[in-house]
Amino acid sequence: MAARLIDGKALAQQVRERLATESAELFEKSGIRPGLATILVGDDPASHVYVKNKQKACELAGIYVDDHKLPAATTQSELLALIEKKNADPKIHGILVQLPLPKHIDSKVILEAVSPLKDADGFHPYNFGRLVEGHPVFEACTPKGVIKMIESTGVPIEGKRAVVVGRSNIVGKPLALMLLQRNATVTICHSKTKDLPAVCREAELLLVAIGKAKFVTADMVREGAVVIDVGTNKTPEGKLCGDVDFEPVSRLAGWISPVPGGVGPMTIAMLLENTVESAKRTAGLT
Ligand SMILES: NC(=O)C1=CN([C@@H]2O[C@H](COP(=O)(O)OP(=O)(O)OC[C@H]3O[C@@H](n4cnc5c(N)ncnc54)[C@H](OP(=O)(O)O)[C@@H]3O)[C@@H](O)[C@H]2O)C=CC1
Ligand SMILES: Nc1nc(=O)c2c([nH]1)NC[C@@H]1CN(c3ccc(C(=O)N[C@@H](CCC(=O)O)C(=O)O)cc3)C=[N+]21
Ligand SMILES: [Mg+2]
Repeated sequence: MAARLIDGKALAQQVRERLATESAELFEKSGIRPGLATILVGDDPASHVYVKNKQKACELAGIYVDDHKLPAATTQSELLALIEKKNADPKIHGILVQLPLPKHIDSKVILEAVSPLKDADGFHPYNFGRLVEGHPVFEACTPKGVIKMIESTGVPIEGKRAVVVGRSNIVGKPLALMLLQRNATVTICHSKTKDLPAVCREAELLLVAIGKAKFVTADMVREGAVVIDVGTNKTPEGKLCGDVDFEPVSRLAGWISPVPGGVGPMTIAMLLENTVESAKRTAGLT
């Protein structure tokens, strides 16, 4: 039996349409238009493409975009000064500092400088801590999108054996916490995990975020599992491919998400959702 496809692109489109309605309603009720400040330092071509895609999605959803592109030589204190300005700007409800930052800038310092009330990426330690406590405010976009993708299948998360492969602060760790919050039994794997294939085979929900092309092969997947592939890797031919060996795995999984067209578009949709939610909180509507 072939797996059913979790179409992140279509789901993201639905989210964006709902957000367009919500931001129009918010404007009508309160005169507030949700605003996102995007800050990009340097000239990494992939980052420029990502930020452009995020801005385009914002505009379609009725979110005001305040674009800042800074030269690679920008100092940490110049960047901090810009963030302070955006923290104080009432037109701005979300601040995105695109990663990675140039090496001479300490991203931990930068992410902590963003007001936790405007942290649309959910990367500030305050918001991370709130998630750990089980009272999330802003949730990181990629794991939040993964949860919505699982929910879209109708497969309940509660009571399931979930295996998260990867433990980064922006994907694996927050995703594991979000699954725990929804009463899954969660295992987190990483590069030191022994017998990873055996652990993965236990998974009813298998969530993979490691950054290794086609790493998860069919022998690592339980029949009928929900498989979500966060990885974005470039093949030698320059094509985008995930961490999961899609073709063979899709022959035994119950559900599977593709790359491209899976988690990536949902990540962007969740950034917009966080921005609109933030604007609603400002307006006292939630
Ligand atoms: N579509 C989207 O919106 C997004 C996609 N991504 C993609 O997701 C992937 C992961 O990103 P990110 O979390 O930032 O990556 P990081 O490089 O920060 O973390 C990778 C994690 O994978 C683990 N890992 C690496 N190799 C193995 C292995 N052989 N076996 C088991 N675990 C392993 C590492 O373990 P250890 O901790 O032991 O080193 C680490 O925890 C990347 O491809 C990235 O491009 C990321 C963010 C957003
Ligand atoms: N502060 C910050 N927040 C982020 O959320 C953030 C970041 N920095 N730095 C980089 C990563 C990566 N990331 C992606 C978002 C969308 C796609 C996406 O939409 N990808 C399309 C394909 C795009 C293509 O063809 O290249 C897809 O998967 O279908 C991918 C990757 C967000 N990130
Ligand atoms: Mg990373």
